[in-house]
Amino acid sequence: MLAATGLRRSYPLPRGGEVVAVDDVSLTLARGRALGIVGESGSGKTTLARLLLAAERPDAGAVLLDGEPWSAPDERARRPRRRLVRLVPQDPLASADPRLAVEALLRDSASSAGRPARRDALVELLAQVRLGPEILGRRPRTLSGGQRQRVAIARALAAEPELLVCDEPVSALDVTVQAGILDLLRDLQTRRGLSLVLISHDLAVVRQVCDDVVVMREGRVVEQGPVETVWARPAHPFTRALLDAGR
Ligand SMILES: Nc1ncnc2c1ncn2[C@@H]1O[C@H](COP(=O)(O)OP(=O)(O)OP(=O)(O)O)[C@@H](O)[C@H]1O
Repeated sequence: MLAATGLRRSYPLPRGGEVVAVDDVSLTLARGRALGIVGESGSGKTTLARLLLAAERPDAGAVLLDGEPWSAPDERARRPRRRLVRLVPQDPLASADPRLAVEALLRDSASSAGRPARRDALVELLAQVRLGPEILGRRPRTLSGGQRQRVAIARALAAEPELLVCDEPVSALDVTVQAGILDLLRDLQTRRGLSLVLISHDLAVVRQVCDDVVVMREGRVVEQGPVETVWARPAHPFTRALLDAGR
């Protein structure tokens, strides 16, 4: 479904020079599979996600979505397929208008993708993320962290995307709430045939949801493969250190 080859993205530093956030990264994601991107803070995970979402343009390399150029310079060529891909950002709902209730947030997301936004469809959507209909009338700020993350996932799903990218979906949540969100993501992915990219600094989190993993360090991929193989037999010393830190 998604193929990236030789992606590079650098940013200028204020006093000259540049930081290479993503450096020669190649990866593939098959339809209906879940790919984890793991690495420490500053390793380039969010930048890579933005490149995969075509929210940012690479300096070099390309992303193909269903075999077609996705990170193309021509925005018009991309627009018809933009709704197929949705992001659940690191700080969900932070940019949402605080006056809006959950119902309006879900409705806006659905209608922006030309999807039906009847109340019963929204109630059904909330049920999919294991929330009751009473949440529709609530404002995000009055919800718990776990409820907000579920609403953020529902908001992305309202557009009926084929690919969901989740940036650190559980890092702000305590462990028991984390387990519920990860289980939900896995369930949505298998039941809806959703393709998923999950970004985390924690390989144990990725392992609960993903089939494959890409390990990043300083913008580069140091290791990639089936998550169980990487977990059981990490080939790179950095992956071993990452594993030890999480255990
Ligand atoms: N818009 C930007 N302008 C300048 N530098 C940036 C920008 N975005 C990212 N960077 C730099 O690129 C590098 C990679 O950042 P990125 O946010 O992709 O890492 P990350 O692995 O997602 O980190 P974290 O887990 O802390 O979110 C960092 O050195 C960061 O400072």
